[in-house]
Amino acid sequence: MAPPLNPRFEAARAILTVVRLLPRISRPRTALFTATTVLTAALPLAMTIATGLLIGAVPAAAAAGTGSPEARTAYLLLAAGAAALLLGRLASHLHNAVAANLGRDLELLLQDRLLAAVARPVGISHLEDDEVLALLRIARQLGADFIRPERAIRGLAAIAPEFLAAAGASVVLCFFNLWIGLAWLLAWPAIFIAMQADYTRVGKTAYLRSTEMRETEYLRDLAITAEPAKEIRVWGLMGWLLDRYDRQWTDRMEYSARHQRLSPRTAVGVIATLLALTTATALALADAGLTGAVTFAALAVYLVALTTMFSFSAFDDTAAFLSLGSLPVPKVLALDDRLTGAETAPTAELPAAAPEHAIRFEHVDFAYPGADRPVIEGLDLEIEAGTSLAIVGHNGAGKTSLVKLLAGLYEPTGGRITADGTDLADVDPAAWRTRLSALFQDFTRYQLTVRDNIAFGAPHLAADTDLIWKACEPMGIRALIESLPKGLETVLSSEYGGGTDLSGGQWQRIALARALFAVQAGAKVLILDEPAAALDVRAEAELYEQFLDITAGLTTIVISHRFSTVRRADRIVVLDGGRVVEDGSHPELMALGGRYAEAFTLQANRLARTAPLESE
Ligand SMILES: Nc1ncnc2c1ncn2[C@@H]1O[C@H](COP(=O)(O)OP(=O)(O)OP(=O)(O)O)[C@@H](O)[C@H]1O
Repeated sequence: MAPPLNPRFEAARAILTVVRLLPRISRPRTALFTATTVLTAALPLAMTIATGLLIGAVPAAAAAGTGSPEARTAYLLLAAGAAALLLGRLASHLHNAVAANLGRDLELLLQDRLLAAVARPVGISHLEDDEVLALLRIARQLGADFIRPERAIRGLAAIAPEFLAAAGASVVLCFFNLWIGLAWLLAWPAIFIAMQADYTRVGKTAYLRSTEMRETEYLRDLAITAEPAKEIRVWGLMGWLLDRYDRQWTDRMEYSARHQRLSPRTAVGVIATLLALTTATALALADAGLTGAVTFAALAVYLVALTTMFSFSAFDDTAAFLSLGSLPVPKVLALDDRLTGAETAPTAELPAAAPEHAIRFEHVDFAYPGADRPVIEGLDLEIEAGTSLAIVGHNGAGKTSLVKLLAGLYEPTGGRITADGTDLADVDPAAWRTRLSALFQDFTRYQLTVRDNIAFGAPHLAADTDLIWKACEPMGIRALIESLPKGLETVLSSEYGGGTDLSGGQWQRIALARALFAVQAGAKVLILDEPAAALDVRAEAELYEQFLDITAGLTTIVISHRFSTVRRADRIVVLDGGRVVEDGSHPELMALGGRYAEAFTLQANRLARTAPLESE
């Protein structure tokens, strides 16, 4: 990992990144922003100078009388001051409006980049990577109040003109005394940089404990979301949960509070510098006025210039928002770059009909990101195209991991997986996935319409109602769907008006219909991970009869603990510790008398005892 940046540069880098993004949002609006920044700074200064000169011109104009050239000069100065005041106000309104507009679009741009970045990798391992999750959490806080990038733009909008005005006032003071003017000219940037560095340090404490905050937020979400609500109430967990959440939250907030104070060194340094400079300037001006070294008018201009200095808010909320709001911006861009860099361009193309011959796992190893032990080790497995394969094995044997590799959700850490001889690592994963239909054990229950829940298997065919019914019929859910208030358009969630929830078995049939819909759309490889776990024995048997017809000719991979399902497959492999330990048809494995035969006999005996009950 790159060494952490000096916070001084980190603040500057984040602010510069924001500034560099502005033209990408809109060049004309950035030009307008720049112009109004200069005008908002210059016009009050012009007014200050005109006022000073006017004060100086009034005694002469009064003495010379109206109509005199001196009076005309005074009127001109008055008009110029008034115009500068008016235009300054207008420029400032325009400036704030453009800033708000740019700020809103900056957040939109970052949200888009974030979503695109997270959606880009074809696998899902990045969603389990601590560093990505930390960045994601930070980036997701784009909507949180105090670190919103939109605030950075508002901060920039307020500070840039004030900074220019202070710089202009310093230049004015150079005419009085070069050294005093130069001292002010250097002091402001130094104060600004010191304060921004400190704000950045303060802001970072809010992010530092990102993983811990994720844990805290997880506890909160457990308490307030519907999915875990059943268990939390049944087990009486709410008190424990809220207590733990309270403790964690308080701990973390106390830590943040301790680290979210401005450094006394910076504060004392800034105040001492300003005090010394102001005192020196005021004393020098008083002396010059009293000794007549400067005219009355010039003295007025210099005094106004000195007060203008303090319109620069180097140390208020606006200044803090500039660095706090800028902080997440490079992080979102870094996430985008990181996830972009992870992808490699495909170098091989699969023939349209592939897999026609076989899918092969060739000495495949796999360990989950961050895990120290592989779940699959030296796996060799050939799956003949057009046949059905059942994978069995005890819990944690690596069955789901194997099909996740086949679906390209993770990449093998060793060896390769091929389809008709082509390494899947070289193939465009999207093109490979159009040939796959997969139903995972923890399939998703989309809180969307029945149509969406089924059509997600092939979204481009969502409007084809006949095809949707064709996928529903073998699953025995047509009557159920027709009985719902809005049929296929019923939302499957009781959290929405007119919506409804389903039983576990009904949800599983919907998910199976989704897998079938993908097959109807042209998928050639069907992966079913515990497809009938929520179905009763009779329903499962009926379903399989149907499925065998529908899936004839497809390459089907079924993971199941139910041997009534497994025995129907053309071939069965027993997985243990990520390796194939038995391989053959049902009769072959029974004849072998190994683990499969033992487990089958055990389940068959148990089933024989409970079957009358289950078939009631
Ligand atoms: N996302 C993950 N990150 C880290 N380890 C994981 C992850 N998913 C699974 N594992 C681990 O990988 C091993 C194999 O899990 P896998 O889900 O492949 O087993 P399985 O054979 O399908 O088990 P089951 O029959 O219980 O579904 C387990 O030890 C599990 O703890």
